[in-house]
Amino acid sequence: MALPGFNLPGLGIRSTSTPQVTGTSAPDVEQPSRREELAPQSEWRFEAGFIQSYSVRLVSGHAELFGVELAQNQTHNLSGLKGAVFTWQGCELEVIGEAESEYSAQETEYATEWINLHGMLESARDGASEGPRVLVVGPDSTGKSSMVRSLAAWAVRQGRAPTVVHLDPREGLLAPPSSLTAVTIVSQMEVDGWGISPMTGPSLQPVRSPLVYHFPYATPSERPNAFKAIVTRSALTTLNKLEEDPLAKQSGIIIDTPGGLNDPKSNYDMIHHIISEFSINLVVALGSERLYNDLNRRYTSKSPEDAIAVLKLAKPGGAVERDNAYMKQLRARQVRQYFFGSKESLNPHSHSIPTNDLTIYRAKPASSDAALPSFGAEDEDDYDPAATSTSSSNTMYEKVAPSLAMTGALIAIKFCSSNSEEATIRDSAIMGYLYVADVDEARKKVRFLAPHPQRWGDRALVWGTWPEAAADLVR
Ligand SMILES: Nc1ncnc2c1ncn2[C@@H]1O[C@H](COP(=O)(O)OP(=O)(O)OP(=O)(O)O)[C@@H](O)[C@H]1O
Repeated sequence: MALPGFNLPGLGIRSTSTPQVTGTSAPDVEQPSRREELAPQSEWRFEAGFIQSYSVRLVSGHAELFGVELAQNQTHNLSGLKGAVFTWQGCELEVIGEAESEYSAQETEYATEWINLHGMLESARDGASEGPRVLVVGPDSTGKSSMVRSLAAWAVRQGRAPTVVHLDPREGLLAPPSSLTAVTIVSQMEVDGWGISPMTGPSLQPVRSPLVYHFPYATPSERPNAFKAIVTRSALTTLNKLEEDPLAKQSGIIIDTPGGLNDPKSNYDMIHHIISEFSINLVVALGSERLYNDLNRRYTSKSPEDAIAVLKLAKPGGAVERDNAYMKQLRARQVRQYFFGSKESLNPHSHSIPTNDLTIYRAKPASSDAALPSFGAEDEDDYDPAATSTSSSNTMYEKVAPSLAMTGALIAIKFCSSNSEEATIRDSAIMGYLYVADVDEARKKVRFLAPHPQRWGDRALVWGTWPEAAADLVR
């Protein structure tokens, strides 16, 4: 059966494998530039703002940004990014523009740990029909996403096709925030992102069609059971998909998680759920001794055939916190790039639709039913992914008439019909997103921006509480 794909016109993903020019650009205006010599196994750490132009060019030697190699003499725009250009053998960089912070660092033991882990995963892949299934957990800002990206990039460089599962709704992967994405990476990624983070130009086709689910809340703890149900569905579909693709199956899965799952009070309920649904066989705990010890105790005490390896790795010295203001800008940029592409190269299509022709479900804020035995707040024992609660008042969605309050919101188009049951709507993958450009209450019309000219037919539309409205997408 063909699996649903996701429309990503703004994200540098194309339906053909025609190679494009790599994601590079020259800085717009004359910027101060300087040369930096990096010693072997050191890195250039930077925190670049969204407004100022900031880019690097590899002049000589070899360097990579979280596993993705920099090509020599190409300028990579890094504005709005925080990260590190790392070199194993030493290199010379040209740095152009101003960053909020930048320095070269020698304390990079984390890179050796990560490459050793990569070597371990490669050994597990060699000759196996089914590759390793790795879950990366840890508190916020401990380098989880950077490590997942590095492991995936190194695997691709060795001809593998790893599947990355991204379970953090705060930040999109190949999709706007509120997306939970599973994607098999088949060719090298952008130096400066997966395809949605700040990119500076057209790109090689980096991935196959991602499978995207919609979790319109900032953290899984707002709707734990909905999150678990979506994880269950995503795991089923992802694992089925791997059965059709021997290379992807052999390459294995790497799962990135939000820091909020590191929650001893819940007895790590959601981590256990992911481990069980994806049949994880290696857990990497980053930056938390306690988490490592708790998981290690639980999983290594099992019988040898059921044992799950748990590894502890330190937080990289360069990993930094990203404050609310930064994350808000990042989300706005991800939403904008979905519709307009990097460098504003796309024109979204406008659809003006009578309100009577629309069926829109509002994903209710979790706080709105806090006093009730909520859809997302039961004990683990009560958890039933097939459960639906349309008959009670504590539903996750409610049908709403379009109103001015929707202006600027993202609307997910689900792969299910508009009159589906709540659990079906919740668990359906999504075709893509619409942006509410304008609601004309007097003329009873809503104007949407969509990446495609085609209408979406009779699909359930979901207006989430997350991310926040992007007010300035159209003027
Ligand atoms: N070695 C490094 N040098 C400089 N910056 C780094 C380094 N490692 C990670 N970072 C940056 O630190 C920030 C936090 O890292 P990352 O996103 O990988 O952590 P995380 O654990 O996934 O965080 P969260 O759980 O909040 O999503 C990111 O902006 C990342 O690019």
